[in-house]
Amino acid sequence: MSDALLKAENVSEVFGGLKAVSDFNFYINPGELVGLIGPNGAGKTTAFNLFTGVYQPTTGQITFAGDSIVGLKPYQITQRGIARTFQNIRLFSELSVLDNVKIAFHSHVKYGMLEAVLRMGRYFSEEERVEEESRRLLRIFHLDGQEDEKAKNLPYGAQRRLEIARALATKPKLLLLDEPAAGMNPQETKELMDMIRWIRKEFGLTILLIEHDMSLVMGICERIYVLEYGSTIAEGTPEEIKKNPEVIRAYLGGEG
Ligand SMILES: Nc1ncnc2c1ncn2[C@@H]1O[C@H](COP(=O)(O)OP(=O)(O)OP(=O)(O)O)[C@@H](O)[C@H]1O
Repeated sequence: MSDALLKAENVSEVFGGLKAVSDFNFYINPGELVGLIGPNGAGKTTAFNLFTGVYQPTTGQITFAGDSIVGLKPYQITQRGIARTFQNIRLFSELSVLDNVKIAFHSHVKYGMLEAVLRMGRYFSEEERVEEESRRLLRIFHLDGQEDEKAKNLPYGAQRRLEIARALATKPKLLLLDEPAAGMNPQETKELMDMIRWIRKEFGLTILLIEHDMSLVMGICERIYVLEYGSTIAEGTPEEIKKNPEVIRAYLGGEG
C-alpha cells in the first residue's frame, strides 16, 4: 500500500452542511484496475473531482506517486499524469474527431510560441508526430474513417470512446473513467470492456472507474470500493463485494 500510485487518507468534502465524501480512505497500486460503485449521490463523482483538483478536500490528504496533489489546479494534475472522462460527455462538439484528440496532445507537446508562429523546424516534426499518434489512438477506439466528422455527429457510444482516446492523448499514468458504459448497449459494453483491458496493457495504465453496469465492474475490476452517502461501506475483490451484506442491503434497498 505504501507504493500506491494514488492514495486518499481521511478525505472529506463538505458542501454546506452535506458531507458528500466522508473520511474516505483509498488507494490504487500501479497497474491496478479498480472500480468505484454506489447508489446515486454516494459521492463517486465528488471523489473524482477531488482526485483531479476540481474540488479541494475540506480535510485529509491526497497523494499521487508519493507527492501531495492537494492545492494543485486541474491542468497541473493532468500534467502530472491523471486523466479523466466525464459522466456527461465533454467534447469539443463543433470540432472534428481528429482535432479533439490533437488538442489533448498539445497539453504536453514541446514547442515554443515563436516556432509555432513561424511554422518551422521542430513545430512541423511535432505536428506530424501528433497527427500520427492521434490517428493511432482513433484506430484503437475504432474511430478511424470518422476523423473529419464533427464530434457532435458521432453516435453516443462512439463519443464515449472518443473521450477516452482524448484522455489517453495527455499520456496519463492513471485514467479515471466516469461511467464509461453509460448509454451503451450490451454489445458496445462488451467491446468497451475489451478495449479497457487492452489499453491498460498496451499503455501500462492504472485505471479507476465509476460504473453502474455491474457486469462491467465485476467483469474487469480487480478490486472494488462501494460508497453510500459519502462513506465507504465495503472494499474488496468482486467475489467479496458480491457476498457483502452491506452491499446487498444498499443495492436491494432493504432495511439495514
Ligand atoms: N458542487 C456541489 N455542491 C453541492 N453539493 C454537491 C456538489 N457536488 C456534489 N454534491 C452533492 O454531493 C453528493 C454526492 O454527489 P456525487 O455527484 O459525488 O455522487 P455520485 O455518487 O457521483 O452520484 P451519481 O451516481 O448520481 O453520479 C450529492 O448529494 C450531491 O448532490
